Amino acid sequence: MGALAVQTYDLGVRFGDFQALYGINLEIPQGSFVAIVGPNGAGKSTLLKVLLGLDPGNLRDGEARLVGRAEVFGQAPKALPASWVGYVPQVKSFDRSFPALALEVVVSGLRRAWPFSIGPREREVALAALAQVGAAHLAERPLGRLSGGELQRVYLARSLVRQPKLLMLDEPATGVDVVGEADLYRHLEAYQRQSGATILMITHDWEAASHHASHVLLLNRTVIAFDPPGLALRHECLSRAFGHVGHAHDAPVIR
Ligand SMILES: Nc1ncnc2c1ncn2[C@@H]1O[C@H](COP(=O)(O)OP(=O)(O)OP(=O)(O)O)[C@@H](O)[C@H]1O
Repeated sequence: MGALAVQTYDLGVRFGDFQALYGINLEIPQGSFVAIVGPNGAGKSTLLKVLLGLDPGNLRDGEARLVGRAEVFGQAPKALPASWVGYVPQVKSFDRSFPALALEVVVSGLRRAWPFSIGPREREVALAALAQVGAAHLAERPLGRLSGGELQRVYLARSLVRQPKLLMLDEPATGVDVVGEADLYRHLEAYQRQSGATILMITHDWEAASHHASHVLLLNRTVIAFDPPGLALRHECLSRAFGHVGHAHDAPVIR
């Protein structure tokens, strides 16, 4: 196997008495596009938080205990240079009332502090990142005047501005229309072609995942499957992850 972007060794996360993740052993090759799929509460966001080097319990009360180990590019996530990893949080966690322009949000991805004044070089780099996701025209727009899909693009530009080697996205297509979702995949694939980056993306859209991802990580507190989409999304794997999967609203099942 080639070089790995992510490797985990019997990784587990416990919140108080609740075992959110257990026995996670993963080897994710560099350059792969991984769709992370699983039911609500399966531990998808928790896994991304661990890979980001965040305390998985930092968003809510409760004691979080991590067992096992995760490595990103052979290092502990917390030890990685910040520029190696990009992250796009769930759109519902964005605060649109914050009085900022799209350009400022993107520049904030270049710095650790809020950019009260933006230098010409930063402006150029941020505009290029916005252009990369088809959003250059939004640069001077206040966040409060962006649609969900536009806001998503601005945060995608923010995550790309430092050209990360690993890009993690938490349900980026939620609340985005079909055209917006197709655009999102187009931008991600273009970035991946240009940079060779590894992409991990949580999604509830199995069908899109099966078209775009190189691998699907089917998760339900532990790894149900980590395989190319055609294998991971087989009926038996989906049944193990989701229980009953024959409902009319479910995405088509790949057998
Ligand atoms: N800080 C915390 N304290 C206590 N329990 C938590 C905490 N964070 C997450 N959990 C629990 O851990 C489980 C996994 O949560 P997580 O957000 O990782 O799931 P998910 O697969 O991303 O779900 P969804 O698809 O609904 O976003 C859930 O049951 C959740 O309630």
